[in-house]
Amino acid sequence: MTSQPSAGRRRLIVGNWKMNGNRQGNDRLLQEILQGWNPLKDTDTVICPPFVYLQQVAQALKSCQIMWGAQSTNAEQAGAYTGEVSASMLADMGCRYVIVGHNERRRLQGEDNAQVAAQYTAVLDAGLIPILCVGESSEQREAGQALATIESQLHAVIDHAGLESFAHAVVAYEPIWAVGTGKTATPEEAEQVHGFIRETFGHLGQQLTILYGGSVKPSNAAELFAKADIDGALLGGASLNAEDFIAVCQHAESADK
Ligand SMILES: O=C(CO)COP(=O)(O)O
Repeated sequence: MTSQPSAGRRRLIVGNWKMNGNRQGNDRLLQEILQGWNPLKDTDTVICPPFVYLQQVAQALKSCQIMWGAQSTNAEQAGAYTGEVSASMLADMGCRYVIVGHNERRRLQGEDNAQVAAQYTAVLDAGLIPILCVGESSEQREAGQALATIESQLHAVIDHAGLESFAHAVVAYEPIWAVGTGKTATPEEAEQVHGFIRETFGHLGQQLTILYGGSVKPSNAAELFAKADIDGALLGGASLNAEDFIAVCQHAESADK
């Protein structure tokens, strides 16, 4: 049964391929997704491959409703930044979404709140939609610091870009302890944080799309998406398998809110 999305919000599923894939494998995965695809009415879908495969993915998805995005960007527009890609370059390629502040970049590339805020602004300035990732570590959760951590990650961006900028942005809650571990936050744990994030945005909160990420798969998607404040998912592993990706997208579409 399809119900109306909460507060008129569309649902959104974003597949983050991370540093996976090769030309032949991508072709196969994209073909399988397109062959098994059923058009969705209330759910938007995005695939974020590594930079080098953006063109390949863009070409494959040209005449279908799945959009594509990037996994990161540099905050600068152009210049002597070897190995980096700017948001204006992504816009030039026809990109729509850019993930910023993913916990793997915060932890492994040392990106701090200030850099994430600058990237977020660069994405908006390029006319693209940032997907801002926030989330706590297991140590922070155990110390009762989960919400405080998320609040400071959000405020770093709100203070830099302004609350109203979130009318054109997506927030993704990814508890670090649930990413790639097979351990999912319970729907209740996730919903509590999503509700907190929504409240942080005051009058904008009800319009904001908030995704959950961390070991989402077909077997747990329906119960997560049934929660009023969970508008969809940021998928890692499940986006690398056509059957799983399609199934999670279908769960979002038919979520009973
Ligand atoms: O990090 C994630 C998506 O950005 C989640 O990854 P997994 O779904 O593999 O846990």
